[in-house]
Amino acid sequence: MNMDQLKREAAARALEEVRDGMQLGLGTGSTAKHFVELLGERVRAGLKVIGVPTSEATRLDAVRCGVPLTTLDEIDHLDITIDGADEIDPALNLIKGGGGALLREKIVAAASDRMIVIADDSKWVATLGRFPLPVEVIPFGLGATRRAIEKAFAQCGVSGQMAVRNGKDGHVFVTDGGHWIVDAQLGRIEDPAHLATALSAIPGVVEHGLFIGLASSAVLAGGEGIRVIERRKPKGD
Ligand SMILES: O=C(CO)[C@H](O)[C@H](O)COP(=O)(O)O
Repeated sequence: MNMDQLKREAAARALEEVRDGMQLGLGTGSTAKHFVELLGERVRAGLKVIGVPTSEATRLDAVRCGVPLTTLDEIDHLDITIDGADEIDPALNLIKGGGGALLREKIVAAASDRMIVIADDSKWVATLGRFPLPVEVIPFGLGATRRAIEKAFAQCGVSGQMAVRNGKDGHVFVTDGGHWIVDAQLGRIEDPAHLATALSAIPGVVEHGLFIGLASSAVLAGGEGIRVIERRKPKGD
């Protein structure tokens, strides 16, 4: 099975958790796209659900697949968010934002009773940090924000090159919220919760790709089959 088939397998397993009447957060990326497509098949067969997309790309996919959509202004909570990740550690802390949708992804995950992460098992790591950490920033005052980020890294015992992300067209990548992303090559993040708190305190940082204590479970598809890992503590504890 190739990686794309594994992603679809993980998406199909997560779909088994969806029940009639649920309000769903719809993630972003190639794995989440499989979920939206499979969900669309079930909707066309009569399943009644409503979704909140985490990006314009996912909104378009959901419309194409016939999944009814709403917003977090119209409903007061979500039952489950199903989303991919760039890295997942054994505590189910995540790095997300490879697709640039981390801000909306985190808002939607935080508004959900449960977050199910779907991925091929190459995303499973002992320690976060090999994948460059995305930090979403306001373009104004970027120099000052970068210096503050470097200081936060030093306080948390990490360091590494930072680069403003470019899009496929070679121009600066602009998020759905109109911000930029700085990717930081940190290698190893020994204390992701500490780093998450330090980054969140910086003016000019809109959001970062560390998702701490948000994922309830992870569905990992690999050559040996599917593994479901539950987070030990319930969300909110
Ligand atoms: O965080 C994300 C987008 O912002 C994605 O979930 C993450 O990049 C994983 O993507 P893929 O499923 O394509 O590997």
